[in-house]
Amino acid sequence: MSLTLEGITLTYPDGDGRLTALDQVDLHVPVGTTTAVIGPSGSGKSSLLAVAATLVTPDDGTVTVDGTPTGEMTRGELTDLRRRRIGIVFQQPNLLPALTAAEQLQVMATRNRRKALELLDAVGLADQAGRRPHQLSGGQRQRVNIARALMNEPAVLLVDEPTSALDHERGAAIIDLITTLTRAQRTATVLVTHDRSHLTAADAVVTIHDGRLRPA
Ligand SMILES: Nc1ncnc2c1ncn2[C@@H]1O[C@H](COP(=O)(O)OP(=O)(O)OP(=O)(O)O)[C@@H](O)[C@H]1O
Repeated sequence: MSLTLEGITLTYPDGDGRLTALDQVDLHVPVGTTTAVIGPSGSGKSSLLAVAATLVTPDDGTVTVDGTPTGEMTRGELTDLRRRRIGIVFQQPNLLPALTAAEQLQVMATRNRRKALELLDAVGLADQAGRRPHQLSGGQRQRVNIARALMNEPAVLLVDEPTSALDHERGAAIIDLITTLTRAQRTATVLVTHDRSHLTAADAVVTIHDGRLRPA
């Protein structure tokens, strides 16, 4: 259950020309490991996650999820792959205000309460399952967000700046949680972060500048 990007180039229209957001990017994330990606604003981090999530088709290169190359897949097959094999954690938790923590997880394709409670336990919220978002702290909401992304037992977990709304201590706890769950759930995790102090928790660190990836 690994993630491999090979020779990924992505350009966007830019006036009369094209802007190269990703330039021949190669990245291999083995099962059960977390790769942190660090880079300045505009360097291509969000583009990298969007391509890895198969939400954006690159101009060139191959994304392989769980051993399956995605380049030849139809839109329907890609939607199915995303739903079943890819978990995404955005910066802001985007929880539905009316639902309890357990119900946020059960909204996922698997309407499985036992699994939801297991995952809430894994993120340290076993006793908060009946609470709605406004009854949770910012850190607790992000934990629900992470648990929700794991509901379908994804092969790949893509995490975009998960600590941007949290103080340092809560941010560090969230990063530890992500790397622990990555090992336990055997996902291949890509973690985009601005905070260099988080990098010690990752198994590998790469930097991105102007769309080019380098080992840190
Ligand atoms: N939809 C788009 N159309 C045109 N250009 C885009 C588009 N999305 C991103 N870009 C450009 O591609 C480059 C990479 O952007 P990207 O959002 O991937 O960087 P980032 O590292 O995630 O930045 P940030 O940390 O600010 O979110 C930037 O120059 C950006 O302006």
